[in-house]
Amino acid sequence: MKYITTRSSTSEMKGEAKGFQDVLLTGLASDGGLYVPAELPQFSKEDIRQLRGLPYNELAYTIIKPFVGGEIDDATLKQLIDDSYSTTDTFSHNAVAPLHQIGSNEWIMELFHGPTLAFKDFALQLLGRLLNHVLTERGEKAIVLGATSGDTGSAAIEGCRHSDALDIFILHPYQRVSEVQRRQMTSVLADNVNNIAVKGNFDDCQAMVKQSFANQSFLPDNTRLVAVNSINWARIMAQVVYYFYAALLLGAPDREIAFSVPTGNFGDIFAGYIARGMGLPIGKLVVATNQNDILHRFFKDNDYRKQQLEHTLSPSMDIMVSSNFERLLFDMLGRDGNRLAQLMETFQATGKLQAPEADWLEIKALFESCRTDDTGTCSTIAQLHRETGYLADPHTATGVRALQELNLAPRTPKVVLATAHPVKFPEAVEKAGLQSPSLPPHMSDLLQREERYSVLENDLPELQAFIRQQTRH
Ligand SMILES: Cc1ncc(COP(=O)(O)O)c(C=O)c1O
Ligand SMILES: N[C@@H](CCOP(=O)(O)O)C(=O)O
Repeated sequence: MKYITTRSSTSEMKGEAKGFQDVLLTGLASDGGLYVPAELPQFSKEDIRQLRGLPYNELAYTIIKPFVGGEIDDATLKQLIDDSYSTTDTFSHNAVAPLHQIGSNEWIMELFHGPTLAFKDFALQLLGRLLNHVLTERGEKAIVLGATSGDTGSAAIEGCRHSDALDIFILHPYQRVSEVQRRQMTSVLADNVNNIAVKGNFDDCQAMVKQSFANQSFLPDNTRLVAVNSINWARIMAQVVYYFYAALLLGAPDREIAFSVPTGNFGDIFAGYIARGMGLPIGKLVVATNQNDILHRFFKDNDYRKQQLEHTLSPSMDIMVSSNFERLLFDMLGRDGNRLAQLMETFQATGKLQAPEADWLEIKALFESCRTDDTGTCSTIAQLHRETGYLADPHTATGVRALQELNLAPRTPKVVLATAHPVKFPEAVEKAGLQSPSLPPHMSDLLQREERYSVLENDLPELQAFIRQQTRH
């Protein structure tokens, strides 16, 4: 398995191609692009049929193995995957990603039974273990750097906190994540964990992370910088698995399935797009956004234009510019890195981007989109609860709302990805007129735990000086 970057031209790709470990142990490619597989592993209908009935960990091993391309021996990879999706130590539900029926042909896939109660655990439990394994084998250490709008941060810390090979720095927007989200990060007092509240928004945090990958001269010599955001391909790879898991339960490969995905950085839904590219019969992918609707505007009107960030009741999706959208654009432009680089330069300079009409129409055939504001989010939480007794978190509610508003084929099973547990967002639940559930036993004292974090200005040199000072390596 070889990986290429979204910004290199076809002829350069061959020289630039990297293996799994190189891609795992980095963030952005040196040309500023993102890594993607040169070719996707393919699963025929018969291959997919053979996957029916597999427990989550075994399915994960089958799907993930080809992406690793033999760069980790099979037994070790299997063990790392088994540990990541263990139902005794890691996930609290025996099915790992259970389906819950909410309508005659509508389902919710609960992705919040991991240690930090959001879908991020699916990728970050594995990523932490992969990093620890590969670095330990090489006798290397690394600095992990990530930006979070609330959920990636705690999941990354949880995945990396026990690794001696890693020092982790997580940037979150100051006072813009929920109290539960903040405390899940800041109450981890391990020596290798550094939380930074940046006086800015998530996009400011993400921009500083990307600038740090693009120019690493601030780091001490021979220091490796690794991404835990979904710019790291291994994040996407791990998230592909649950699309297979849900689809198999609902009749794949003999039936098409549609997925409605609460979307911010476009990583989760991009994993669905990859699953489809591997042969999974996905009929539609629904991009569900909150008021930060740049992606909805793209799929509706080919109008991808930066607008002022709005703070919403679904704060994890308060994102202006979605990192993984570049990966989709790359495919949309026929995997022509030069064309993509030009388009991204235009976007950088003008804050807007328009895809060539024919390419846009083609990609639009697969995606639908829907924007939900805070009022719609709350009324959806309330309505779903009234009609089915199910309590959805505000992000999940945007996915449910999208299914209600769009006219998808009635006979196609539709799955909404429940990306977080409602206990993380009491404000939205209460505004919907409902009572927030209590914290699960392993977090019951969260609101009393000691916290540790630093508040920094939105200033790259200040951040980089802080990282240099705090790193243990
Ligand atoms: C709870 C929740 N839902 C949805 C999203 C959006 O997912 P993505 O950024 O992969 O589009 C996020 C953040 O990424 C999240 O934390
Ligand atoms: N919603 C995310 C934002 C970061 O997205 P990522 O998937 O690229 O890590 C968060 O909760 O931090």
